[in-house]
Amino acid sequence: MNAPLDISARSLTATRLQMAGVCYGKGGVDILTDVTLDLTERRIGIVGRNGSGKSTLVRLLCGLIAPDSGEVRVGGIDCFADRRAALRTVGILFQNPDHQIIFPTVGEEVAFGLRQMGHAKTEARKMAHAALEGFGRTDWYDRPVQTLSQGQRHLVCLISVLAMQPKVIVLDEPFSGLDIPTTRALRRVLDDIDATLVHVTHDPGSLAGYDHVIWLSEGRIADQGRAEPVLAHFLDQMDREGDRDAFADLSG
Ligand SMILES: Nc1ncnc2c1ncn2[C@@H]1O[C@H](COP(=O)(O)OP(=O)(O)OP(=O)(O)O)[C@@H](O)[C@H]1O
Repeated sequence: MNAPLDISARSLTATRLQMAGVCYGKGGVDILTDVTLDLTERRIGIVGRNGSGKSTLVRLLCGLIAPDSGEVRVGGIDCFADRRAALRTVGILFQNPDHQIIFPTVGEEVAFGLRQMGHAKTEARKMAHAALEGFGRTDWYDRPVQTLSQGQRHLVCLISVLAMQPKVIVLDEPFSGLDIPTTRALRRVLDDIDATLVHVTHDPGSLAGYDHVIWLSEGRIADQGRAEPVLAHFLDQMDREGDRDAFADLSG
């Protein structure tokens, strides 16, 4: 049996996130326009109104979609073009675990990404066991996923991502629908991870202490930089927009 996954053992190296002149649209509608960033910070937040392009931006980073123009690199890798390298480089945790989980049992789910990375079946199973052991949940290995609660399924997704030890973990509103203790437990795990975190959220408070925040507005970067001033600027603008007709000016 492998040793339990030690998520804190790797060296604290930042991974460079780059986007240069990125544009992306669908059905003739511009979703992201001329997005450029070059970051080596380790805790990065993304805020913006509904439909501003946050999920699209992180899907581009993960290589799940390709830009119409411009370039995207994570740790120097084009994650869309090189899927095998992408699995080692970046993992994503979606808001809804049911959009992520595809296997009937927890063990199969956790082993799947490891198989995709090229690990042999037996090795992937051992590694999946070790990953579950790291969270004291070896009893979940054969458990049908459908018997777990939403928060527990979230944890399965997180364990699956961590098992692959990516350099960058993208969190797309990972705490919505979770109770306070589950949120705190997941936060504690994420706070201790030696990986770059990119965290999309509607809760600016959850980005306290982050190194860098990007504010997206209508598919463009409205502001970015240190968390405190960018969040203050964003909240000030949200207060003003909240006093207007908030539905009418939603993107999309
Ligand atoms: N596959 C698609 N086809 C057409 N339009 C799309 C598609 N995906 C996203 N969009 C549009 O792109 C815009 C940005 O969507 P995106 O999901 O990136 O926004 P978001 O900032 O993550 O929003 P939210 O905070 O509501 O989750 C929206 O106007 C949306 O309607």
